Amino acid sequence: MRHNHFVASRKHKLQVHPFTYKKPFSKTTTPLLIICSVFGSKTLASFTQLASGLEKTILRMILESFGLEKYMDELLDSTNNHLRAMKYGRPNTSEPTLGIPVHCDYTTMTLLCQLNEVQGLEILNKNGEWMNINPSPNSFVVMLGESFSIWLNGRLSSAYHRVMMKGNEDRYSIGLFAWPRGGYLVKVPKELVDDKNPMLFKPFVLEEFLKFHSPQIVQGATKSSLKAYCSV
Ligand SMILES: O=C(O)CCC(=O)C(=O)O
Ligand SMILES: [Fe+2]
Repeated sequence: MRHNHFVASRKHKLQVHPFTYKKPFSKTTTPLLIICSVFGSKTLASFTQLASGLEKTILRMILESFGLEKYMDELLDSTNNHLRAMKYGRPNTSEPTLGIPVHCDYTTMTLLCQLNEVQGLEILNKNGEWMNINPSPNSFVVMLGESFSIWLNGRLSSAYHRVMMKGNEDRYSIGLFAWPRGGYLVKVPKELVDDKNPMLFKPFVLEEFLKFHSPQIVQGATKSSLKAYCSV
């Protein structure tokens, strides 16, 4: 499946990058123009602004809950936001069909918004059951990414998720993916390490890891390769 990829700079200027997952998960491709003409580039720009504001608020809340607010500026400065609009082609069958295979995002944080009311996002809960996520219109699904989970020394986890499609309607979603900036060393802060909480992960540069791993999707993966890569 080909996804069109809008990259939003911190000043919310939109550039467009084609983005192709390695395996063809769906027969259809997404003409970027469909998404632009349905939602409008102004809408995308204001979406980015809103979503990155929300991302900051959530980041601050998480840092405050661990007494780590002094790291807020460093984390913001070391983050790049990518906006990506996605179309999942209708499978035209009532059999659940894979839209995106199970994975965790390697991001710091991901904000997802389903653009039409076609459901499909599923999250694996702690009991190993898949839960349908049916967000109400105009709401975001917020997912902690692996990079942040590692930075937090595993205090919070990132969720495995996938997209399953059925029926005869296409699904559109849009995501704001906050990535550690190229070259930034993701390092567990000293405040999260003590006798009871040993350091679980070595510092890592995501860019280095991504030279050898697919940027996002690992089909069938249920073990994080990023965590394995940097675990102590
Ligand atoms: O489209 C969605 O709801 C999920 C997309 C997703 O998980 C991803 O692109 O990493
Ligand atoms: Fe994802």
